[in-house]
Amino acid sequence: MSMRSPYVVALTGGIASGKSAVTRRFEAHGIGVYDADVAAREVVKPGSEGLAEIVRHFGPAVLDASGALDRASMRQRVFGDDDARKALEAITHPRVRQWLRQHVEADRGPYCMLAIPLLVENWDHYRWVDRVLVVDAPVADQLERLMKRDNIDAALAQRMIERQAAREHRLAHAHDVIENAGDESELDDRVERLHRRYLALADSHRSGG
Ligand SMILES: Nc1ncnc2c1ncn2[C@@H]1O[C@H](COP(=O)(O)OP(=O)(O)OP(=O)(O)O)[C@@H](O)[C@H]1O
Repeated sequence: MSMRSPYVVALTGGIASGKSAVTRRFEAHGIGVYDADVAAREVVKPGSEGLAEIVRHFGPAVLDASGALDRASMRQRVFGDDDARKALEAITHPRVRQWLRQHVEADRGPYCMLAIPLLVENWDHYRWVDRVLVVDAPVADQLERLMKRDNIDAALAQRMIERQAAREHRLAHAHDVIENAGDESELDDRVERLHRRYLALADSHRSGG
């Protein structure tokens, strides 16, 4: 019996570009989607080695009454403190990557997908993926969705967008781009086309092509 390495598509996109709207549709096709945001919560959940490490470094003040990580006070603790932020990331990031790896290895689908919002910002760690899919939306659409969804003003939404890699930088990494301008229902066909392409690519990947 030969070992098979799963075919891995990494999905990324700017904030409020519609990543979740897209991954939901791949999941509806039966594809396993593993999300770095979910991983980031899992690796510091109560009882985890990650949380113990955080408490050793930052002290118990970052826990809430139930013993879970208090995200608000953790955010405050690292806000504007680069050393603290780096220390936190040194604890969480490797664990996030390991969590994603484990889920990829356990996946038994024709291919699987990693949803990684900051993929291009952390590209050195993800060069091993087989394919990069970028969800692309015009900045004006991102702004509008972000303001509406998070109930924030244009200036804050603009700053949140600017904190991330530029759209052009992200697109430079893309094998495939899914346009998410206009109506969300248009995504159905676009995802179905990509799904068929990935099934074919995964097939030739398996046969060593
Ligand atoms: N084509 C579209 N037309 C209208 N609204 C959309 C469209 N795509 C997504 N939205 C809406 O915009 C918001 C952001 O979409 P979504 O949550 O999928 O983005 P995301 O990239 O996953 O966001 P984040 O980066 O914050 O995780 C949601 O409220 C969603 O319903």
